[in-house]
Amino acid sequence: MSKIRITKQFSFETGHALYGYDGKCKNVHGHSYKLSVTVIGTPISDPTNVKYGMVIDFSDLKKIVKTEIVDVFDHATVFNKNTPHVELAKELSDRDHNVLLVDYQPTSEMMVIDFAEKIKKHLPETIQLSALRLQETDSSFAEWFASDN
Ligand SMILES: Nc1nc2c(c(=O)[nH]1)N=C([C@H](O)[C@H](O)COP(=O)(O)OP(=O)(O)OP(=O)(O)O)CN2
Repeated sequence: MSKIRITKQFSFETGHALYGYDGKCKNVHGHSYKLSVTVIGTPISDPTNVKYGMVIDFSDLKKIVKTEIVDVFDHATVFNKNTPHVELAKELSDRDHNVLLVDYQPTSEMMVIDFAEKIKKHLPETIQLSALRLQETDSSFAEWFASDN
């Protein structure tokens, strides 16, 4: 049976700031992120299986990505916890804002690496993460490919 890639797309609204960056993105700002998740596997060939013909049920893939990424990042503001932004993060958290501290600079590149690790941990053994595309603006995106890593 052929190997097939399937993709599901997600969107979420997230704030961030790039501490130490030499441009306008050092300021706290937000993006309507778009995330495409591509997995690869063999469609189930057993006609008695309720998932017959599927690599993975799109809704099962959705549950993983929603739990691990969308529900965590949506309407949160992400700061690098290794920078003085940690003080701003504490102030906002104390005022009941949804703040997410990560141990990396929250660029598209670093977020997509983080997302790849999070998704890989939750996929069934028969399915592999093939690619991720994280779109930050209409003209800017970062991609992760299994074949590169
Ligand atoms: N390699 C990266 N460069 C930049 C990132 C990033 O994650 N990786 N992020 C930013 C900012 O977050 C910025 O909001 C997005 O940058 P940019 O595409 O330059 O946004 P603009 O809307 O200004 O771009 P247009 O060309 O006007 O569409 C900066 N760099």
